[in-house]
Formats: sequence, structure tokens, C-alpha cells
Amino acid sequence: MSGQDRQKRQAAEAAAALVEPGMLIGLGSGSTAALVVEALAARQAAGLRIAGGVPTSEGTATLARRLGLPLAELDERPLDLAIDGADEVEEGSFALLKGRGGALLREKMVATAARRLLIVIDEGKLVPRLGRGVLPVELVDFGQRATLARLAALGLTPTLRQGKDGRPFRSDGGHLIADCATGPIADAAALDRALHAIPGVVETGLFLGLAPQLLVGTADGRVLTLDS
Ligand SMILES: O=C(CO)[C@H](O)[C@H](O)COP(=O)(O)O
Repeated sequence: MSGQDRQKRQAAEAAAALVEPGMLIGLGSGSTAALVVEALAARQAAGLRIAGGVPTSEGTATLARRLGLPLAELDERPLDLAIDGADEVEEGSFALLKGRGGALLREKMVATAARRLLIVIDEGKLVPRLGRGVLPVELVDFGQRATLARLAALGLTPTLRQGKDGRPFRSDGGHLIADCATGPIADAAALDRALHAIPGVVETGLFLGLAPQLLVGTADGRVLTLDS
């Protein structure tokens, strides 16, 4: 197991330990969120009784079902807690960049429906400014070239994500993803507003103003809890 994987696992286990009986939990997507699901399933098997987990992707739903976690729909009830990973977390503001796993739309719906959001990362995900890597932007098929041109007109460099089969990647909602090189993002809220003003854009990987609590796995084996 790599050092990064160990950090993810330690932080994921710490997150699962915060779950209490009867809670309705948002289940994130990606490799760290999968470790949370595993740790939660182990606790459930040992007698924890959560009300249910709302999965943010088909992949997470399949894993949770296989491990015996009860699933629930996202409906009008608020979630007690959502637990997810992130690609980048801005130090200071706790703004998040997410979606490199392609689940950004459901992840944002679940994160915003939760009373409390827990983001589980290894320390390498903390950045002084978002934009170290690409920003995923989910698009509809219709007019995709026009939408990509409008992303480029904002100063971004968008690349349509390809799937393993060599065809365009599809989110669980059937949409396309443009991975946009941005450079360091000075004003994430302004960029998010500009992206949402483009009619072909479904959702962006900027998760702002959510005041998450961070659980950060570190190289020396500790898990730091950071509150916004
Ligand atoms: O936003 C996500 C998926 O859409 C993931 O949370 C993000 O990509 C982090 O993934 P990992 O834990 O595998 O590094």
C-alpha cells in the first residue's frame, strides 16, 4: 500500500467512526469514499444501524450493496452527514475542487442536502489555491462544441474527457465532462458564476461555501480534523 493510500485509509476510518446509529448518510465517490464505505460497512456488520446511505454514483451504490449497507434515495429529508473525498482543498477557505471521478453532479446534490459535510483527504490534496489540476465541468451533448468554445472564451483550456473505451466519458446522468485547465483560480465564486451562466453547463466541480469539516491523513500517521 502506498503512503498516500495509507493516509486515505486512516482518514476514511476516522470518518466512519463519526457515524452514529440512525443517521442518514451521503456516500461519496472515488477511492477515498470507497474506503469510507468499507469502514462503514464493517461497523454496520458489527451492529451500527444507520438509517441508510445515499450513494453519489452507481459505483458507490454497487459497492455499498455488495457490502450490505442499506441504501436510501435522496428525497426531501436532509441528510445527517455526507462523507466524500475531494481532488483539491484550498487551505484557508476550504473551497473544494471535485469531480475527477465524474460524479460531481450527484456529489454536489448530496453535499448540499446534508446538515454536515465531512471531506476525507490525504494531505497532498491541500493546496494554497484551487486549480493545480483540471477543473471538471459537466455538459449536455447538445451544442457541445459551442459550449467548449464558451469555456475557452472564459480563458480555460477544456478537453473532453475520454472513457476507457476511447469514446467520450459519460457521467451517471449521461452527460459529458470537460476537464478544464484553469491555472490557479483567484476568484472561484466568480468563475463558478460565469460557468453556470453558460446554458450547456450542467454543473461544475467547484464546491464553494459548504463549510466542510476536513479529515486529513498525514504522512506521520495522524488524522487531522480541520474545521472551517
Ligand atoms: O470528486 C470525486 C469524484 O467525482 C472524488 O471525491 C475525487 O475525485 C477524489 O477521488 P479520490 O478519493 O479517488 O482521490
